[in-house]
This record gives sequence, structure tokens and C-alpha cells, in this order.
Amino acid sequence: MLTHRKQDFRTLWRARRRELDPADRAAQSADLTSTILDWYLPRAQHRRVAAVLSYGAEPDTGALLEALHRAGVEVLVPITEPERQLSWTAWHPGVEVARSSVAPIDEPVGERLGVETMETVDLVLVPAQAVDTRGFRLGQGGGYYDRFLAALYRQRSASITSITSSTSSTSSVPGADATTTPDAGSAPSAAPLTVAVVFRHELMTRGQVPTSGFDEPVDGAVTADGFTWFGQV
Ligand SMILES: Nc1nc2c(c(=O)[nH]1)N(C=O)[C@@H](CNc1ccc(C(=O)N[C@@H](CCC(=O)O)C(=O)O)cc1)CN2
Ligand SMILES: Nc1ncnc2c1ncn2[C@@H]1O[C@H](COP(=O)(O)OP(=O)(O)OP(=O)(O)O)[C@@H](O)[C@H]1O
Repeated sequence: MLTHRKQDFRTLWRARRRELDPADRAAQSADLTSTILDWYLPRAQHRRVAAVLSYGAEPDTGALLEALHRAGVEVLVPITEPERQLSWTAWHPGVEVARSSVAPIDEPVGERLGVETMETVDLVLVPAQAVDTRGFRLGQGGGYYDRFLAALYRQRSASITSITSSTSSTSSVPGADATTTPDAGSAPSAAPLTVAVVFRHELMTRGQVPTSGFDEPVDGAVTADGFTWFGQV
């Protein structure tokens, strides 16, 4: 039942995405690019970002990936593996790509890294059809990012625990009320931060995205208007 609700919702929002005027899509993609660069570059620590090679009607990430690379940031993109797992590989302009064996998308050819590589990633840009202000997102329906985020958060909380046990600062869980912070002053401090990248109309009020047990919330969302953070990490 819930699966049907999710599927209907996905179909609806996919159609809305395809109906976006191409000029609007291009303008929002350009604003997303500058918003992400303006926020990230002054805060970069490891200078490593995980993103995606966009396809179809997604926000276009081409200019963003190139600008990050030009700024000396290592860009990682996902590789779809069997059993709905993701691995990660480095992207650079002109990298050789090959068709995935499990999804209808092209992916770079190169060394494949596991979730451990995220220990030195600052920011994970997560694809989504829609996201609500609890941080719940709807993706392509493969469950790839749900599985990946679960593994990432296990790793992240293990490292928070090891830091807090030596510094006695507090840790908490995502899920408090959202704050829209165009200057992103109150971004949570856990690393890497997970941020859904969506068009303006795809950022919704809490409870609007149907969820199921495996869904993992993201820390924030970014649209052409700026970043929104969903709570403390
Ligand atoms: N840019 C990008 N890369 C990504 C994802 C994503 O959402 N966006 N993924 C996130 O998990 C993974 C790939 N997941 C995918 C899962 C299913 C389909 C797929 O079957 N697409 C069909 C059907 C689309 C439709 O019904 O309209 C297609 O494109 O023909 C594609 C990618 C990893 N890489
Ligand atoms: N950690 C998990 N373990 C087992 N099954 C999972 C897990 N996460 C998701 N699934 C299953 O994967 C399927 C797709 O999940 P869902 O509809 O939430 O995908 P999605 O979030 O839209 O896709 P994606 O994460 O790839 O962007 C569902 O049947 C879901 O139950």
C-alpha cells in the first residue's frame, strides 16, 4: 500500500520535473551551482565532495562538477553495484564512462571505493525527486541511497562517539524543525553533511513525502534559493 503511495508520488513528481520549462531548469541549475559553490568553497576542509552525474530531467550538475574540479576539489560519483549497493569513483572532465550493468546510466570507469572513503568527504549531494523538512526524500525507487545513507550514518555516529567520548560534547539525532539559512550559518557539524539537491517546488513541508521504514533522512536540502537545514546532527 505504502509502496503504491510512494510509486504514485514518484510518478507525479517525475512528470512535474519533465514539465519544467527548459529555460527554468537551466536557470535553477545555474543558481544551484553558484549557491553550492558559494557555501562550500569557504568551508571546505578535505576538499572532497560526493555528487552525481545528472541525467534526464534532474538538476544539471555538469557546471558544478567542473567548477569543483577547477577549484581543486576531488569529486566522487556513485557506481551502481549489484544488490542495490553504491560504490564511489573519482570524476574529472573527460573521464572515461561506461554503461552501468544494473541501471540505465553511464558511470566513470576507475577504482571503486567503499563507504569508508566518506570519512574524508565534506559534503554528499544526494539526488531526490522531492524532500520534506524532516529530511525524508524520495529517490528513483532503487533504495540505493537509503542503503548508502544507513551505512554512512553508522560510520558517522561511530566517529562522533569516538570524538565525544574524548571531548564530552553532546551528540544528537537529525529530525528537529527545519531552519532556512541562506547563509547556512547553522549547518550541523557532523561530516560529511548530506544534502538533497532539488528544484524549488520539490522542497516540501514536513510529512508531505510518503515514507517507509528504511528511509534515511538527509541533513539538509539545497534549491536555487539556498540551503535549508533540518535539525542538529
Ligand atoms: N544522477 C543520478 N545518479 C545516480 C542516481 C540518481 O538518482 N541520479 N541513483 C540513485 O539511486 C543511482 C542510480 N539509480 C537509478 C535507479 C533506477 C534508474 C532507472 O531505472 N531509470 C529508468 C526509469 C526512469 C523512469 O521510470 O522514468 C530510466 O531512466 O529509464 C536509474 C538510476 C546512482 N546514480
Ligand atoms: N536498508 C535497506 N535494506 C533493505 N531494503 C531497503 C533498504 N532501503 C531501502 N530498501 C528497499 O528498497 C526499495 C526502494 O526504496 P525507496 O522507495 O525508499 O527508494 P528511494 O529512496 O526512492 O531510492 P534511492 O534511495 O535509490 O534514491 C524499497 O522496496 C525499500 O523497502
